Amino acid sequence: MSKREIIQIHIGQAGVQMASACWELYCLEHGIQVDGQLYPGYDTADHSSDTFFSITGSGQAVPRVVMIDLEPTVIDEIRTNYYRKLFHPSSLITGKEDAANNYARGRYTIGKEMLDLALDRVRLTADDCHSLQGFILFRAFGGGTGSGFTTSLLEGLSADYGKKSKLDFAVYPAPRISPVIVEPYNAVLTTHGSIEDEDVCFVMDNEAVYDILDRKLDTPRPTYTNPNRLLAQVVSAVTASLRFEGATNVSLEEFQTNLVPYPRIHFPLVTYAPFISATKALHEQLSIAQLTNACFEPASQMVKCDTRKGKYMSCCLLYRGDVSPTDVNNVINSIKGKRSIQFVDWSPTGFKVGINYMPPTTVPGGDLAAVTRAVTMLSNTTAIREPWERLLHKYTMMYKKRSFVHHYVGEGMEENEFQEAKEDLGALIMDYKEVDSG
Ligand SMILES: Nc1nc2c(ncn2[C@@H]2O[C@H](COP(=O)(O)OP(=O)(O)OP(=O)(O)O)[C@@H](O)[C@H]2O)c(=O)[nH]1
Repeated sequence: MSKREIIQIHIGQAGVQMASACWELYCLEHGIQVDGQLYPGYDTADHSSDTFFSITGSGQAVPRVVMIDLEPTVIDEIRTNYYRKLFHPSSLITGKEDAANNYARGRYTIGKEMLDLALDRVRLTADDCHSLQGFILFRAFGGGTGSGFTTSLLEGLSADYGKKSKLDFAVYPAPRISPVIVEPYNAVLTTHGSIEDEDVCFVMDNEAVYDILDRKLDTPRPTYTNPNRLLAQVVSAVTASLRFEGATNVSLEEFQTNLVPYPRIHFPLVTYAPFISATKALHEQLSIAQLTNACFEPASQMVKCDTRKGKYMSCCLLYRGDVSPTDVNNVINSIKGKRSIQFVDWSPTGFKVGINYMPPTTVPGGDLAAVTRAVTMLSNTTAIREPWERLLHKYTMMYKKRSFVHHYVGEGMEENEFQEAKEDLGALIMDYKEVDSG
């Protein structure tokens, strides 16, 4: 049976660089070579690749993807690198000038000129699908393109595709290391502008991921390729059930239903296990209990926050590989007894489990060792309030002094959007507080 399709949209430098990591992995998972041809011996009869690729009459696999950047250099690399034959040239859209780290430029001026082109390309890609399930977007909150252009694009997708799912994988401003001074502005403005238009937003802060790379994966000096490859494993896990067979394969909609109790509370914390390097893999045992317990440790989180200070509303555990449902049930029962893991009163047993037989695929030269099983946990916890508070604090400090505001107003943004965004984020934090105390 053919699978329901997903279109991936990569926006701005971070979004496009994440594309390289994601499509490298999907190609390996589906037996597709760098030029889009199938490896000898692979066939498409199981339709597992249909979700992400369309297969042409001549057997060429073409990613269902649109990449957009307001300036050309990052996408030019894709046009000339190893994977240059894989992507449909028209799916790679570039402008001439970047958004200069400015949300307003990505949304109202430079970005606006490219919006129709991007939506037209998405339409063409969607027309090639039998039963489009939805969209996955990749971007950084801190960039002008990632914040501003994505906000407009999400609005356009809602207008054109109504209720089709829109999932967002976003690089979140890291607490200490930030290459963009106005990141808090861009992040808060885009959150305000897109909160109604996206269904789930998975945030990842580079600092948390760099710590994982340093402490667990023996990679103290990473480039962006390293965090991007880890993120690709998470995206692969989230979408594995749409592509491969499993014991309790759970659809994307089902996960969304279980993860998001209120529409605005849609920022799950992502944890993954095992983060294990090839040199250590031989010496460690990876029982289901160890893997699952690791998901509740701060060192496995992709955003820095203290989950012991919050309450869980739901936990989706997505296992891959050699995993028995009985073992999973046993470990969940033991977790429910732990006092350090608190659930809200109205969702005392909020675990949703998916098991997919396909083990994770290892990328040659990547940081993660080959393993027979792994788990990704998506948890909706009120502890995520902490990074929002941190961000809003920085935003408020800058906005009090009206620093940098003229750059935004100069690109056609009304100044009251700053105030509205601040209030909206304050309301989101209050929503989490209410869940916590309720
Ligand atoms: N994980 C990860 N983060 C990245 C990558 N590239 C940039 N970032 C982060 O993204 C934020 C900046 O956003 P960019 O994607 O570079 O900017 P943009 O969306 O292209 O916007 P403009 O440059 O303003 O047009 C910073 O927090 C960077 O640390 C990447 O490849 N991977």
